Amino acid sequence: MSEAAVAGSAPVLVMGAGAIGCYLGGLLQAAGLAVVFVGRPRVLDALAAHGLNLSDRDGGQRRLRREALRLETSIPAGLQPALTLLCVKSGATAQAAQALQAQLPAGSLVLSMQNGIGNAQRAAAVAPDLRFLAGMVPFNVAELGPGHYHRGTDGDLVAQANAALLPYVEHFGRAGLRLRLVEDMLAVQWGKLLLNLNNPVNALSGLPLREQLLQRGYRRCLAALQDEALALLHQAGIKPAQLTALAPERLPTLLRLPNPLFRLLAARMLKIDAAARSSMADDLALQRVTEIDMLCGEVQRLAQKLGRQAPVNARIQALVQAWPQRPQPYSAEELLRAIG
Ligand SMILES: NC(=O)C1=CN([C@@H]2O[C@H](COP(=O)(O)OP(=O)(O)OC[C@H]3O[C@@H](n4cnc5c(N)ncnc54)[C@H](OP(=O)(O)O)[C@@H]3O)[C@@H](O)[C@H]2O)C=CC1
Ligand SMILES: CC(C)(CO)C(=O)C(=O)O
Repeated sequence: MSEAAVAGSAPVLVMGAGAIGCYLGGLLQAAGLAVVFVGRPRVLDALAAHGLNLSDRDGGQRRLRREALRLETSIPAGLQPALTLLCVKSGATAQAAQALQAQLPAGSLVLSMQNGIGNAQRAAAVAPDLRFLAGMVPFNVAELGPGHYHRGTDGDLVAQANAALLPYVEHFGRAGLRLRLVEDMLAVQWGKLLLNLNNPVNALSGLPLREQLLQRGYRRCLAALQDEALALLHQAGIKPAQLTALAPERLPTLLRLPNPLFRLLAARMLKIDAAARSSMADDLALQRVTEIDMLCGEVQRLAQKLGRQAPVNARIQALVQAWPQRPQPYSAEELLRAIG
């Protein structure tokens, strides 16, 4: 299909123009798709002033002029997107889904690109006329400056297998985004959630991701969180998907290794740009509600279902929620002690 033909077809709607929405939407537009960005003035004003500048750790660069961007603070009346990418943080899912339900034609396809297990279902509960599918973004995107979004790690996008998404495998591919469709999306989401258990550790450390992962004390915190979650997943009969070079069950052992060995064996995992921080670190920095309840809270809900508890996840959740009262980074030793 020619770029002109793609651009002339129904647009992709980015619902929640932030780090992920701007990065994915920007690359799709650069590949010839029409894209509408719905977001908040903080981001839209920066895009209107500077255009959209995308970069990645492989040296890729894309620039979209500000005049080429369709920026909206709410969903334009009558819009009929071919695909909507739901890119708000989890706390905003219900409100965003209600807005989509109010504006989009029944049956419209919405792909959640959010972390956590239940966003697509939560959205569907308040927007029953739309078709929600779960997706997963493996890589980090950081806002390096006004209108500048940078991918600082690697990985393939994954989405729930569905015939309606088949044309997008090609569109995303042309945009430089590999999209894999899988049957067992729950396994992928749990596999990602295990990795996202580093989000609170990273946010509370106050350090960039790579620097934090290079400290064994912080890695031991992550290993403890993962051990707890893995034991519960095992009991529940859920096999998390492998999203790194190592099977999920083996990650805690790797994380606990002394620094020199870890550096050697986790070389692939450490391919992280110096500026990359978890999305939860961004939330703490901007004093926003975090997604902690969709990560550690999900582990605790699984424990509850099994008649068990998840005290390590509960403790770190409490620390994140208490951050506004003590907005100071934790050293690795402090954090280890605090989560027990
Ligand atoms: N950043 C990353 O590296 C990664 C993020 N993810 C996941 O992707 C999802 C999005 O994260 P991220 O891009 O970092 O989040 P951001 O906070 O950067 O972007 C979301 C944007 O959507 C805006 N927004 C919220 N509600 C609405 C609404 N109703 N209408 C329009 N705009 C709205 C937010 O504004 P406001 O802040 O004012 O509410 C914010 O600007 C999360 O679930 C995250 O966990 C997954 C992998 C990596
Ligand atoms: C990519 C990763 C795992 C770490 O940046 C993430 O999902 C996040 O920051 O929320």
